[in-house]
Amino acid sequence: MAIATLTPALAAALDALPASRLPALLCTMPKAELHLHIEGSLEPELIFRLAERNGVTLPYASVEALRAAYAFTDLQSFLDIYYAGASVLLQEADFFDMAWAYLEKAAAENIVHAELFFDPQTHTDRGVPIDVVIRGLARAVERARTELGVSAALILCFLRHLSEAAAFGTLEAALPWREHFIGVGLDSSELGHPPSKFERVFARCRELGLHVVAHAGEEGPPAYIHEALDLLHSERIDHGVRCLEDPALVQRLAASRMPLTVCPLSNIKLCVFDSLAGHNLPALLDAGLCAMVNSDDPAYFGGYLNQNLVETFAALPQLGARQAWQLASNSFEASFADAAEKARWQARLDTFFLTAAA
Ligand code: HPA
Ligand SMILES: [Zn+2]
Repeated sequence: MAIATLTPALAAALDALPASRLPALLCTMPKAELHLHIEGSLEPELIFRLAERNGVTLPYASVEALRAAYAFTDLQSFLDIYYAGASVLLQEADFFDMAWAYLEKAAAENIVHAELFFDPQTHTDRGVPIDVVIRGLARAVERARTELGVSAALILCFLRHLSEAAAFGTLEAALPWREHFIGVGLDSSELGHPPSKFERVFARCRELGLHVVAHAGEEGPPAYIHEALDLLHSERIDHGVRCLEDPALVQRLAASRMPLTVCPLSNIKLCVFDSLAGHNLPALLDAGLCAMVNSDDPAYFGGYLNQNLVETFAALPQLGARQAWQLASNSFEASFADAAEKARWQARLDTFFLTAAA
């Protein structure tokens, strides 16, 4: 069930807002971000600062040289550089600094709630203890609540190019810090690593009361989305943009209000779509899907959440104030926050648009 109601007064307010005001409204409206890999928020400047602090030698001479290497042809070409960038993360303070930088940015972008993916195996496989990772991230999440007024939570992701046994090992190692993460996800190389590979470990996670989400239908076929739903019982589909190739799947996703965490700039940088003008976000919304906009790996893909929104709306003139409101509403509905909190954010959003149009 959708949590938001487009009342006649709200519809009139949204329809009265001229397109010229959209960029500012997109940036200032309250919203949630649900698809953000914290390692993908590591900016080149911070990579170099942490490399120096930790005595790590990078295979790039400068920030500019590193940034120049950010020319991707597909998901794997990005992941190779993304894992290399994460190699500077060694101490608890590094994980804190990375997450804090993102959360400060989120506060400045009027993100009231953020659910952050992290990839423990990227770090434990380099010898970094999992408690160093989780403690650093959790400290930033806690401080964001008290100092920034941003509600944030962590979602532990399993790397799907590794084995299910490795995922079980990671889950076991993380359980002493269970209170610091609300769920698990599935990321990394999608093609050739279907959700079915992780059916048993996801079942265990659900038994433990963890939320479960999975990347599916970014590069992978609609069949991977079916698997994520049927075998993993995923509560959201991360990306999911290829669902439109399967009309029966679209009907199923719409009927169940299954959220799709769409990431437009990521899709362009990884060549999932040729251009933002050709992105299927308007079609997803027209189909009644619970889609919202997210930044995925903002340090690598050319922009944080507000830039994703502004650039996407600029490229797709069929997106207007009604869609802005719908995307933010969907972001709250799809979050793992409690119902009372969602209702408060939704009321704030409705008031924001009513006031803007008054
Ligand atoms: O967009 C992504 N897809 C899959 N894995 C990832 N890990 C970081 N970003 C991504
Ligand atoms: Zn992602």
